[in-house]
Amino acid sequence: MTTFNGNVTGQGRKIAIAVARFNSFVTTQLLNGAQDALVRYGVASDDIDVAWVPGAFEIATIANQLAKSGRYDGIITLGAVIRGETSHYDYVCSAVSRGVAQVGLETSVPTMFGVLTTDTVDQAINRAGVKSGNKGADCAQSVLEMIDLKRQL
Ligand SMILES: Nc1c(NC[C@H](O)[C@H](O)[C@H](O)CO)[nH]c(=O)[nH]c1=O
Ligand SMILES: CC(=O)[C@@H](O)COP(=O)(O)O
Repeated sequence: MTTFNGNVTGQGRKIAIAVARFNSFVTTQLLNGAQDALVRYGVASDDIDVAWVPGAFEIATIANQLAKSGRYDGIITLGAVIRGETSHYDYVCSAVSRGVAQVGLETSVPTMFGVLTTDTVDQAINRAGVKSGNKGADCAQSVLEMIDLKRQL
């Protein structure tokens, strides 16, 4: 029996990050977490590209273009969708989650879903570097693991 585990190594990897500007007080912290983790794992800062989009709904479109460019070993998507008074939250969450998943499946480029979907502002803040970790840093580790795992298979 052969068991495969991806190594979290960043040497020589090229990563693109698609991040939403909406709720930038949260998404900026997610981006900082992702960039800091990638560099700590050995990714050269010059090999990290960042694309800012208006909101989470636009993330998948740009992630798709980044993945299909052939320039990147992996993609990280970052956003913060915080529930409001209407059902708009549900449509945005559904669209971005399905869209990001489709990018990874269609392109075979590891594409991480780092979009927070929360009921409150506090929940989002806590997941962007406060009491509940940093989803951006989590995605940095996961994308490097997935890149290496794919190279083993
Ligand atoms: N309410 C949130 C949004 N809404 C904006 C949409 O993402 C989109 O930009 C707009 O509908 C135009 O297409 N976006 C977030 O990222 N977070 C939210 O909480
Ligand atoms: C996630 C959203 O789109 C939401 O923040 C919009 O707020 P509202 O539903 O009150 O218009």
